[in-house]
Amino acid sequence: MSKLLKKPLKLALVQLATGSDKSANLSRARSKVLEATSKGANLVVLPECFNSPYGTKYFPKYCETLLPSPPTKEQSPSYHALSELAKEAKTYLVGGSIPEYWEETKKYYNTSLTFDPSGKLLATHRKVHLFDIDIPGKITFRESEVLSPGNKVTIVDLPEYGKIAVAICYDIRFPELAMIAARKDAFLSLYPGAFNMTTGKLHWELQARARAVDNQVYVGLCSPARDMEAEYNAWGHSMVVDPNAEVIAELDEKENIVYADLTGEKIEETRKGIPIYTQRRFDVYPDVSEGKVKYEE
Ligand SMILES: NC(=O)CC(=O)C(=O)O
Repeated sequence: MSKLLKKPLKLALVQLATGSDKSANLSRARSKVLEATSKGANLVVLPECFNSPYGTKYFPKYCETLLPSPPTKEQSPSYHALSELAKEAKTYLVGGSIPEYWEETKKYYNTSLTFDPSGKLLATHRKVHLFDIDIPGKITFRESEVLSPGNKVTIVDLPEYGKIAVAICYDIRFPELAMIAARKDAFLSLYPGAFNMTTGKLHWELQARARAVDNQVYVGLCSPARDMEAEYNAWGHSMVVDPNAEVIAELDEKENIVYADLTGEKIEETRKGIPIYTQRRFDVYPDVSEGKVKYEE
């Protein structure tokens, strides 16, 4: 039995077509998650901002209150929809992300909630690295105009399987998060994310494969479906990459679900063949997962 992934796991990434109607987004997410579990998925992932359009002006309009936890149904219909869905579908569910407002600090966050098959909240990840970019003539985006960043690495223990890391979209560009999680024995790094028509083509697959090859772990990227009528055009191409950095499952830009069977043996085999895990030179450079890392399991 593999130490990292105790038994095979079927991962499903739901590339959801999202729109401006929150309750329609929630009910579409429900039917897609139930479809995924009817095909045997044990862990289902939704995209970044799955309950709202993606854009800074939408955060205040669509935000929900998550703290103190658990929120009431009025404070967070999405929290309750996800919790009930995880229980109904009997699955681990990474609820993409939703816009969050925290009354105490008067701040907005881009926040991901992970539930277990009994509907219990396992983890909350607030996007740590805000998407602030400016590529002249292509795309300018400043999440920091509205959002505040989270401040921790999120590692979630799925007791029958092992540990996974959850981060959001732009977080993937900072290899430290995935590296820290892998050193803490995560077998999979998951990123609900919405790259766009400029950066998607350039870096979506590259980032996924890079995080996988650096750490010899599985990586999953879950995008919304592309909507050319929306202000922000998501790249799509939700994908699963294996520990050897091969893309083992990928969608195009349309709404669909992509599945992959993950095994501990694949991780062991990859690490045996190219044993960077035992060849690291912490005498030359420090282990980034030690010291003052803020992480939560
Ligand atoms: N939307 C994001 O957070 C990130 C993105 O599109 C990119 O890194 O490119």
